[in-house]
Amino acid sequence: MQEKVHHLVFNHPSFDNHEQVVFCHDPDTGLKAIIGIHSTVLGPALGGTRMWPYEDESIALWDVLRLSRGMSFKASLAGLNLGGGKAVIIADSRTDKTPEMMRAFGRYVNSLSGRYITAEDVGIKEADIRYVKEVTDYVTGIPLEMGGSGDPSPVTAYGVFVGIKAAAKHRWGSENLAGRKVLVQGVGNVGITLVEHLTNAGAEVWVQDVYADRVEEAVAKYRAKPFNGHFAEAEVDIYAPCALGATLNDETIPALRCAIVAGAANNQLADENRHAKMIEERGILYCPDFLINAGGLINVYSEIAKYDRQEALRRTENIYNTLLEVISIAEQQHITTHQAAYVKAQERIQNHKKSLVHS
Ligand SMILES: NC(=O)c1ccc[n+]([C@@H]2O[C@H](COP(=O)([O-])OP(=O)(O)OC[C@H]3O[C@@H](n4cnc5c(N)ncnc54)[C@H](O)[C@@H]3O)[C@@H](O)[C@H]2O)c1
Repeated sequence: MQEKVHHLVFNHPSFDNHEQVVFCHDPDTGLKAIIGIHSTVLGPALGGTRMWPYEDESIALWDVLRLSRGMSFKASLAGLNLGGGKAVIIADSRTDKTPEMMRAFGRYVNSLSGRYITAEDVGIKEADIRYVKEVTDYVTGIPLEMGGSGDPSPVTAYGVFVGIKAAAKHRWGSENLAGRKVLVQGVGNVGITLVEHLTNAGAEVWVQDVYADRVEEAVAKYRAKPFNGHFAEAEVDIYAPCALGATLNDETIPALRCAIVAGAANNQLADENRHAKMIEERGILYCPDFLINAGGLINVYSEIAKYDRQEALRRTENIYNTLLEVISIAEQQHITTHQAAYVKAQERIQNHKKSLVHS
């Protein structure tokens, strides 16, 4: 008899009522991808595609389910008429990626007829999105010269920066970051622009990345300092996770020496409720990732909603007020900032669902 396998898809701990999960395979190009559509209640499920050499496909599935669910809450909190979705491609972006693979992926996106709309994420750049655009219109973050809004990561970085200022205002009574010590973990598309904003604001910035060339660029361009120790032990005011998720976990939280965690990475909390509580108990202010990293989504949404860059930046600046509101709800209701953001996001989705039923 076949051994019973747990946690396939429907009973996966991160499944959380996903509407659709699509496994894509194209042997000719080596494409292996998973598209997660968590919710289309507020609109089409929009979320970027991540390319990463996952050790095995169960980790890729875990990642895509958590990411697409997070997109539902991100869109809802940002007030966008979008659902939540995300895709992962199991491959190494530095060695495996080809135009043919990106086109094959685009054909899968196209087959979903607009239920899922893709964009950039880790390992996927604007140049790759061009190939996807050749075969489907269900793609955003397309280059400016092709009529799109371009790479969303500078706007994501701006939103995180605005969020950091709001967190500083709450924590220290002033949003002035001059002299504040910040560790930016991951100096990729988002991280490098965040370093620029922080440096311009007078912060002392440390950087860390698995690729030496990324660190060298941050040092050369912005006089950032390389940080070589374990990130959790960095004696900084602010830890800004801008690499991959789950860096806040049982091992790292007790070691943290910062006062604020605020970064772009999705799913920073390995176990969202338990670890949000652990951080709060340590007296550290956690800025919910899906709230402060919404700038990129707001920017790519401009391609659908037809607003301009200035409007995207204005909407992104609203992250400041939303974060302060969420912190205030958390304090009043004695819940974590993560829970407060989650409840606020769910409220809008549930209200919209009810209005659909009654209309
Ligand atoms: N690009 C966007 O607009 C956007 C929007 C919202 C959220 N995010 C999230 O922000 C994060 C960064 O996105 P990006 O577009 O800058 O990706 P990226 O691939 O350009 O950069 C990620 C960087 O992190 C580095 N990295 C990976 N593991 C690391 C580790 N253990 N320690 C240190 N560095 C490590 C990588 O080498 C890379 O340089 C991701 O979690 C992404 O999901 C991005």
